[in-house]
Amino acid sequence: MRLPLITYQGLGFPLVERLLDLRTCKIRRKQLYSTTFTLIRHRWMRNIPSICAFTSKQFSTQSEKDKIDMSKFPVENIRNFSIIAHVDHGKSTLADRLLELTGAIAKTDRNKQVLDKLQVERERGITVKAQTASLFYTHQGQTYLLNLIDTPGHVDFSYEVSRSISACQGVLLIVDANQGIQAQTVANFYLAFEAHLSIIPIVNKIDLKNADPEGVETQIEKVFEIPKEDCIRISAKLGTNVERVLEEIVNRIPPPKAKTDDPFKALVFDSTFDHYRGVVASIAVFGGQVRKGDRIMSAHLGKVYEVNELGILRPDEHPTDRLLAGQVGYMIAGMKEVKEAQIGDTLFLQKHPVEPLPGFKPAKAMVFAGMYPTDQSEYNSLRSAVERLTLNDSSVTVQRDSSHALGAGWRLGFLGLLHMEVFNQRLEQEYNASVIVTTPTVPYKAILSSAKLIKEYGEKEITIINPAQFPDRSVVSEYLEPMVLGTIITPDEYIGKIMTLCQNHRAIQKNMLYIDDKRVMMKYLFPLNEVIVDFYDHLKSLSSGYGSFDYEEAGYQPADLIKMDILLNGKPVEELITVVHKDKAYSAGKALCERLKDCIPRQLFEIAVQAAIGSKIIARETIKAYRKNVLAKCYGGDITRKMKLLKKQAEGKKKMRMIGNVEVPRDAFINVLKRKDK
Ligand SMILES: Nc1nc2c(ncn2[C@@H]2O[C@H](COP(=O)(O)OP(=O)(O)OP(=O)(O)O)[C@@H](O)[C@H]2O)c(=O)[nH]1
Repeated sequence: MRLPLITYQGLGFPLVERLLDLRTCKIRRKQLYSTTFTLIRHRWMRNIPSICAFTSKQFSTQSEKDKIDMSKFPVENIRNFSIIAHVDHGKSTLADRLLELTGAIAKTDRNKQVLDKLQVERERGITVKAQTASLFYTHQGQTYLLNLIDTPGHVDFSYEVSRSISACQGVLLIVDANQGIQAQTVANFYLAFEAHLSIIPIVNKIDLKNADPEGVETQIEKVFEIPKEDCIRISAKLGTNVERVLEEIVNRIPPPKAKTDDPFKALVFDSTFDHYRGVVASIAVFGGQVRKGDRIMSAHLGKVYEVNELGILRPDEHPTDRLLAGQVGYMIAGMKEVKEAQIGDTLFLQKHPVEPLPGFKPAKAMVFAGMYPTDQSEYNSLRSAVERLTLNDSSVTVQRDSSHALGAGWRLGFLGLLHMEVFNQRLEQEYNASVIVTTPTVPYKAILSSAKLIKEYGEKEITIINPAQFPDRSVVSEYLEPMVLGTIITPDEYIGKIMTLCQNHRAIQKNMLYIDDKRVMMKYLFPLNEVIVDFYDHLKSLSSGYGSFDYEEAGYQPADLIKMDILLNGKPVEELITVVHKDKAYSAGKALCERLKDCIPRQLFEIAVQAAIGSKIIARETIKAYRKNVLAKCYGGDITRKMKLLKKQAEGKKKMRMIGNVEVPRDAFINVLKRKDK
């Protein structure tokens, strides 16, 4: 208790009194600490009045918490909806306005994308995690409970959208009045449409000078067959017409079909790991009710837990005594292990078993990469960080892996490159982990022709997620590569350039449709490998930023693939093996050799960096010989100083990885693998 007491000093009497109040309220120590840290942060900003406002809000919320009676909200007065749209069309901004209008947060200029809570979301300005908030809205004398889920817009996080949709009966489909329908608008529309949800089209950003709400409504009618009159024009930024959105949510979205008389049944649609409280599960109650103290069971593991805490998010956690049919909230039930809280699991009362809900279709990883701790002694801590983060992001697949150069690690599967980058950034920021990520690859398939290998694998068709295990042509009758159906939406003046770009990426055109008099939607079949790295960047720059792109899985097709080795003075480097299409082998080999040349320091002898296909060398770079004389700056003959420098040099060598007789600094080696640059 020492730390909070020290921080009381200088904060003024009213605050001390409040903190003491807080203690008599039997608030948990952890909350007291976190409150105090927040106070310190506020004090840092030298804003004492705001501290008092903050604390009074905290404590009034505390007393208010016990007041919410969830039974006040019968199923007919509940609306569960998601906000979906293309990237940057204003989902999080509209969520802010809805939170303000319903009093969940105060109206201030500082409320910007409050549901984007993660550091990575704030830094990148994008939503990567769906977030829930419960709003109370009074309409024609009735109080409604509106459960809002703000979702990400980027294609790599579409799994979050599809999961959120499972807890909803309706969606707000937002379209930017300036940009019109974009590729992810189409993809997200179909997710909601196929789930038979009520769709409320919203034309946002009508305050912009170039806004064309009329034109955008025509597009909505043409592409989605939704009558123009159903669209609501708003400016989420200025709050124009947002009140009407609330009314239409109540009028157009049906209440959930759940019944309070049924036995309790809830779907776990998201989970996070809290260091102090264990697993915090987001649940949608599909029937019955659950109270604090109830003994519940998980359908997945069959384990029994006691419910310690229940509540709703407003958007911060707000404990309640129970959750009833149709409601969405969080639950803490003493689950300490990450594997205990499977997303898609069904929870029910121990005494009243029920038929489990269908759960979720597992996400299909599109991109795989090896991940290793920078220092092997951190393996265990990294393992627990990866486990906890994958609990919160169930679309990541994990398999153990090991490599000569990088030690023990994992092979992780992601939905795309941005997803992979965000996952790494979250590992670093939220778990303080330092990792090495290897060259990403897509999952190839091979049809084996060798009876011996078929016996070994137990099947004829195998999937390869590690290029080092790519089987040789001599034992394979056919290689297959994953394909995707890409949707491109662009102003028609860029069609020619985009067609050439697609051809260069081995794409085949499937169809083309004008969505209004100047914008066109094109569908192309692409090899996945051709779109994951830099296709979108090229498309953006060719179309002056106006083109948008989205893709969905489209099975596998035969392809002429080959394994490319990288050699250092004739010795192969296992971690740099890549699988490439035969037509692209030369350019890929050349690029990799050039990058490696820049990453390896010159040594006492010449080093040949080569790309090889089988025994054939297809590209080569040479690193010239050089000797770093560490004693060069050491004038005079002080032997102890010389010894010190030589010792330091020897220590530096420990950080080297020997490939044949070539020393490759671990960092340099990693930099090549990271493939950050093109
Ligand atoms: N002028 C104007 N700008 C808006 C409006 N609504 C949102 N914006 C701006 O558009 C940008 C993107 O808004 P967000 O709310 O983050 O968009 P989003 O759809 O949540 O973005 P992602 O989560 O990354 O997909 C921000 O700079 C907002 O300030 C609006 O009505 N008018």
